[in-house]
Amino acid sequence: MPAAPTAETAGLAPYDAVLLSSFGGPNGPDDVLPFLRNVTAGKNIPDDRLAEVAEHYHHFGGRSPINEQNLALRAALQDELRRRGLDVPVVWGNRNWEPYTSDALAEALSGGARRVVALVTSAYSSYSGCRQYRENLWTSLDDVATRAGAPAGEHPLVVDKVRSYFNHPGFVQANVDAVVEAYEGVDPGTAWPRLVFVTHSIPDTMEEASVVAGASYREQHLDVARTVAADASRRLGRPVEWDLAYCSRSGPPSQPWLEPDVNDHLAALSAAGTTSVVLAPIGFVSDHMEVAFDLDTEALATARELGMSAVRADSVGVREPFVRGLVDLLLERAAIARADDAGLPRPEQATAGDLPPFRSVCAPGCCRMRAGVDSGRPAACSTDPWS
Ligand SMILES: CC1=C(CCC(=O)O)c2cc3nc(cc4[nH]c(cc5[nH]c(cc1n2)c(C)c5CCC(=O)O)c(CCC(=O)O)c4C)C(CCC(=O)O)=C3C
Ligand SMILES: [Fe+2]
Repeated sequence: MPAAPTAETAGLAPYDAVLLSSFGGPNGPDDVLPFLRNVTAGKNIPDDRLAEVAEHYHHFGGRSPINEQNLALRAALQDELRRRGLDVPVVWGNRNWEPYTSDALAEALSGGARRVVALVTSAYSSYSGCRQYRENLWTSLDDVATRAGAPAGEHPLVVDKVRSYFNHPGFVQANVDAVVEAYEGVDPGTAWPRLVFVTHSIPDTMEEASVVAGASYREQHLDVARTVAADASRRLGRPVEWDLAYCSRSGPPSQPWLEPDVNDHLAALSAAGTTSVVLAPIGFVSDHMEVAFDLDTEALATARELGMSAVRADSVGVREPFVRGLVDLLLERAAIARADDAGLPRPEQATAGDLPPFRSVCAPGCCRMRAGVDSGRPAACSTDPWS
């Protein structure tokens, strides 16, 4: 009898392609409005907020850095896979702009793939970071079926997704490295900085619906923040005091979103005597527009007006521990798929912090936009009845 495949010999089987699944962003001024319409379709975003966000993009020539960053991440993933002898294609597709998810899946299909493992460029679990991507995967699979001349529901590919990886050691390690480097880059003579972690705000209703494994979107961030601050303090040999703040709120003013806003928080810290901060964007995996505008343009200007010293830590980008961690997660997902297919126990899953590993196959109703309200939109990568 041949020996059962081990994690090393089985590689990424049963997967024959990797999908890097991201948000998307405009490549030039003409893309800005149609991109924003895609993002906000069916959402309650006021026109003046949209005009303001369009200005953020035009301030950078109508081009978001996110697409180049995803191309760099795809290349880094492909290199790390090859380095480990894993010869599978990595295709890249977005929810809101070209190349779309359906283009990437069609590319994988025409390359011979039948079972794809998806990696989402969002580390945390919430409607925005999980289910909305899975809904997009479902409609993209419908689209690929239709293009192949089949009924929409007859998907020619199966897509599985890597778990939310905010508490994977690779993501956490890359954030610790970035924070330590930021502290080391602070001008000598400046007061010891307070560490302000920053993430994307979401509506309170989305936060309430985001609870997975006992932890909401906010609590997932607090878990990462605690671990990163503790490890960074150890490396720096000096305690670091920290907070969690939010950026990029939209929606009507009457709708509550997670607070404090990073600008308000800097003002409150300044009033309480803080003169120096490091801003660590743990909510984002690359320095895309939310970082380039909301932090580097707006929050750093706020700090200047307050007379505070402020340094921004890098997001994880293509840092080595992060990329290595993503490939570990792909291998983990493949080992889970093999165990599930064979009816065998699943392998151990590495974590950092106090929370358990999040689910590799989402439970019905997880990460809705609002608790108890079913959108009626099917989502891939779950045990929901349609999949
Ligand atoms: C949690 C979260 C992440 C992190 C997880 C992840 O990375 O997915 C994220 C990422 C991003 N958000 C981005 C851009 C935008 N987000 C918007 C609107 C919204 N974001 C929300 C949440 C999040 N967003 C929410 C609840 C809304 C309200 C409308 C809705 O419920 O969807 C709008 C509309 C205008 C506005 O109101 O700001 C834009 C233009 C870009 C691209 C940046 C670039 O181009 O470089 C990226 C990576
Ligand atoms: Fe957003």
